[in-house]
Amino acid sequence: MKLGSEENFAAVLKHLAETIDNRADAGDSEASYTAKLLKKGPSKTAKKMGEEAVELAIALTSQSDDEVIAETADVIYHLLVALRSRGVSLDQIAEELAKREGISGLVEKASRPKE
Ligand SMILES: N=c1c2ncn([C@@H]3O[C@H](COP(=O)(O)OP(=O)(O)OP(=O)(O)O)[C@@H](O)[C@H]3O)c2ncn1[C@@H]1O[C@H](COP(=O)(O)O)[C@@H](O)[C@H]1O
Repeated sequence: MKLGSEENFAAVLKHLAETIDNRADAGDSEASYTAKLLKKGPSKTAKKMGEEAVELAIALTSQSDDEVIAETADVIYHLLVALRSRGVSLDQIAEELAKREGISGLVEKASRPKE
């Protein structure tokens, strides 16, 4: 069966998260960039995440589609590494997204307590 684009994206994401978990468990920072980064801890992985997000924002405003695609892939990889570093799983993110499904951002914003 040929995977649809959504299933394909989910499968690639899941595989990447598993690779990151395996690299974390193996802990071989000589052979793996992921292991090397994770060894530096959550502050370093968060910093990398922030840098990559800024690079993506720049690409989105002023660079080619190819740059946007490459920077988005960097952000996704570094996001998964940063989440692993914090011990937050993709299942937890999926649960939060599922809770929000069907709730308009405008309705949610209006329901917040007034300051
Ligand atoms: N998707 C990625 C991926 N995207 C980006 N990067 C790396 O992220 C780094 C970010 O670029 P920078 O220029 O900011 O790197 P840098 O300045 O050297 O980084 P620091 O010294 O600040 O850490 C580069 O080294 C990229 O190669 C990735 N490294 C790994 N993966 C995936 O993770 C898998 C495991 O990789 P290893 O852990 O290296 O085996 C790979 O097979 C890929 O599937």
